[in-house]
Amino acid sequence: MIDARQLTKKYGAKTAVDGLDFLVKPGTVTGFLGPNGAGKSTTMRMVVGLDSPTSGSVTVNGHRYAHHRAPLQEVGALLEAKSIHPGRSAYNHLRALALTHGIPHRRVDEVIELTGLGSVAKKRAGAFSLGMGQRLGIAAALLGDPQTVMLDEPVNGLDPEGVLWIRNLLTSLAEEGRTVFVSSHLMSEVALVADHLIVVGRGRLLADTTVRDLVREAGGDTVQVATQDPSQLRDILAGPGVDITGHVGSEELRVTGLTAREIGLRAAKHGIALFELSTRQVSLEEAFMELTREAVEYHGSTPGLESLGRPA
Ligand SMILES: Nc1ncnc2c1ncn2[C@@H]1O[C@H](COP(=O)(O)OP(=O)(O)OP(=O)(O)O)[C@@H](O)[C@H]1O
Repeated sequence: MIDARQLTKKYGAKTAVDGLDFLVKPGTVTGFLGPNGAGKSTTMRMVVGLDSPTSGSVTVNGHRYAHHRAPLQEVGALLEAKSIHPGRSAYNHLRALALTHGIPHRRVDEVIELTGLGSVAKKRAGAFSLGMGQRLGIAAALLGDPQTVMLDEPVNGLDPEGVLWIRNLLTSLAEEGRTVFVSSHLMSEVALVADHLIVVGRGRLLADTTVRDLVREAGGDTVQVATQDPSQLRDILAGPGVDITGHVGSEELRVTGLTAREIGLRAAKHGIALFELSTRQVSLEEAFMELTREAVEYHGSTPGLESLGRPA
């Protein structure tokens, strides 16, 4: 369990993390999302004591990281900055870590096996590809068999096989009852593994929600329907929680608040012929961009996002 309370970090005049309150619970994967510069890495660094809060606090299983007697056994972290000696082999790197943290030697072989590093474990870490480096970082994070695992942008630069591997690993760690906290700036990636989401922008909490609720709040799925007399169809579909839009002179309507099945059945009951009946699922990436729009530090021009969830 990670518990942040009014967590704040200032670098001079810059407030990187601004009064964050959140709880990361065990047994599930929690995604930590936000655009570049939102404060995700700074928050994670504070969780493992690499940075200290200007005010507020963050604890792991009720204690600050520095107060744990065996921190590596409590929380394992993969952070962006790597501190691996390039001349050292993966095996020796892990062995040294294990030795200095009182972790049994056999655990080194276990994490090498778990992360698929067997064939390269004796090679210099400096010659590792990005993907192998990530695996080594994850092996180090898992070395202490920690109850809490925290990974900062773990899929950055990985090939599809590596991405799939990380997804399966995160899911199985959560299934074992561990607390899994994983950051990303890509909603689509996080939505595949996370049930819970903590979304930040400019250091502030924007949402503490589930993937399902985020979709619902973004307007839910839209059904596109076409018929000869759209105003007649409008009348029979109208009701509380139903939103219908369409252009004058067009046979198409877009409906939220009803499923395609419900629309089809109502139209049939009233003898209305439909030419089209299709569901457009709300894009999580769009929902995320809508949520963080105000918080993005540098805007490019992104036309077409104005109509999210509420098509004209
Ligand atoms: N050591 C530092 N000194 C000054 N400013 C910093 C420092 N570390 C981070 N910042 C600033 O704090 C803000 C948050 O940065 P942080 O790296 O935590 O964001 P992030 O969400 O992890 O972004 P990214 O996805 O780009 O890694 C940024 O504006 C960054 O420039």
